[in-house]
Formats: sequence, C-alpha cells, structure tokens
Amino acid sequence: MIAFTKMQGAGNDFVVIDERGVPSGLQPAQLAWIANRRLGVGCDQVILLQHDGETDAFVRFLNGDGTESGACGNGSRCIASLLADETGRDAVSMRTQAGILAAQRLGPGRARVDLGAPRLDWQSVPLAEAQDTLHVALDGMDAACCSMGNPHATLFIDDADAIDIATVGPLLEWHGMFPHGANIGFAQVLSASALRLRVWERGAGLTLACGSGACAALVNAHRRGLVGRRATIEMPGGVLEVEWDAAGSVQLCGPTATVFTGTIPRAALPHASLS
Ligand SMILES: N[C@@H](CCC[C@H](N)C(=O)O)C(=O)O
Repeated sequence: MIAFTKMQGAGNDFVVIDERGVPSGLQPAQLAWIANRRLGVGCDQVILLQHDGETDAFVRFLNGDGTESGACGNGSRCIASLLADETGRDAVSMRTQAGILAAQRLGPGRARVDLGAPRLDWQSVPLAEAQDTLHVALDGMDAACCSMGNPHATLFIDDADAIDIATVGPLLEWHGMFPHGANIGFAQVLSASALRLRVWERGAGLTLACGSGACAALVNAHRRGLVGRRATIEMPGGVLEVEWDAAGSVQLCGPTATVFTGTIPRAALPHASLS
C-alpha cells in the first residue's frame, strides 16, 4: 500500500507521499497516474518527502504530467504546515531542488514560506536567447519573465477572467522561448496592492492557484511599476499575500489544509514497464 495525505493551499492541491522511512519506488508514470483526476487520486502535484540530514525534509514536486519542478510555493506552504504539526515547531525548513527554504506556521491552516530572491536574468528563467526579461515578445504578447526556482511568464491584461486560458496557456507553456517550458500567469492590476491572477501551470494546466506564480506576478508587476512591494493576489481558489521584502526575498503567505489521508493498493498502479 502507498500511504498518502491529500493537502491543498488556496485550491492548489497535492498528494503528499512520505518516503522518509521507506522509498516508495514509484516510477514517473505511476506518479502521473496518482495525479490523474480520473484514474488516480487527483492533484496538481505529487509531493515526495525524503530524508534530509540538514533540514526537516527534502521535498520534491512532481507535476501531473510526470515532470519535476524545482519549486512549488503552495506545496511548500502545505509541507510547512505538515512539518510544523509533526515537529511541534512553528519554524521549519526544507530542502528543495531550488535551495533550502525557511517556512513558518502562522496558526492552524496558515503558513508562510520564504521563496528566496527571484532570478531576473534571461539565463536563469531560462529563455532561449538573450532578452530583457521585463519585456519578452511572445506571439505578439508582452510578457515579463522571472524564475522563482521554476520558470514564470506574467502577462498583464485588463480582465483576467476574459482570457481563454485553455487555448492560450498550452501554446505559451512550451513556446520556443522557453527551453524548459514555463508557468503562464494572466494578471490584472486591481490596485497598487492587489492583483487578480489565473495561472496555466507547466505540467499541470489550469489550476485554482499557483504560489510561485503569485510571487512571479508580484515581482514582475513591481518591476513594471504597477504595484508596490507587497500585494494580495486573488486567485480562483483563494487569496495569497506576497511581499518582495527589503532583503530581496519573496515571502508567500496563505491558507493550507489537510483534506484527507488514504492508501493506494500497489496492485492498482499501472505496471511501471507498461506505462
Ligand atoms: N503549484 C505550484 C507550482 C508547481 C510547479 C509548476 N507547475 C512548475 O512546473 O514549475 C506553486 O504553488 O508554486
């Protein structure tokens, strides 16, 4: 049996599998099956918790299409709540592929993670060629790009609800400008301290929220002079708070919830060699 915990943060949902004791041995196609909403449990990302000698856990983020991401803001916040409940400490740390993150439980069902400094140079996003990341031409659209440990493009539009994300998102996610793909955010400026945002996530599609996407939207909006260094980011699944602090780090804060726990019989998984 594979034991799991289903969690969500502002509607961005995760299946958490704890491999700190025994490795699950799950293959990429089996992880993709678990994420599938018709065949498996269903989630935006599967999160694997592994042992780390220096932090509370090594955390890996697997998208629904089986690809791995270096960062996941809402997933990190959910894991922060889980680790805080487990250790009894409000302050926890986790290693990710993008580096060590400090996080805090702010109360039941609320957590903040420090996602570190955004990377603004084209090589770090990465883009396919030298560009000013503040204005990247994408099929006639003007995107602002950055890395939050994973690649993001933010498009500023008048009405975030009017865009046909299911059509435009997949075209831009694997646009030739993004050799590693990108998460595509459609942001509407509501005020100097509020954005409305919808995100087409790389490897997961349309989600109810995206934490690193919210951070990228705040960073890119601030770089363009559209908002201050702190804003609420309204997404279909909930509201996140983001601050690009004086030290240059991006702080992401918002709700977290454990939804249910369960087990998956190994026999139900697709055979690794057939999938
Ligand atoms: N849900 C996320 C981002 C997950 C990874 C992303 N799809 C990628 O491939 O970069 C978040 O809250 O940041």
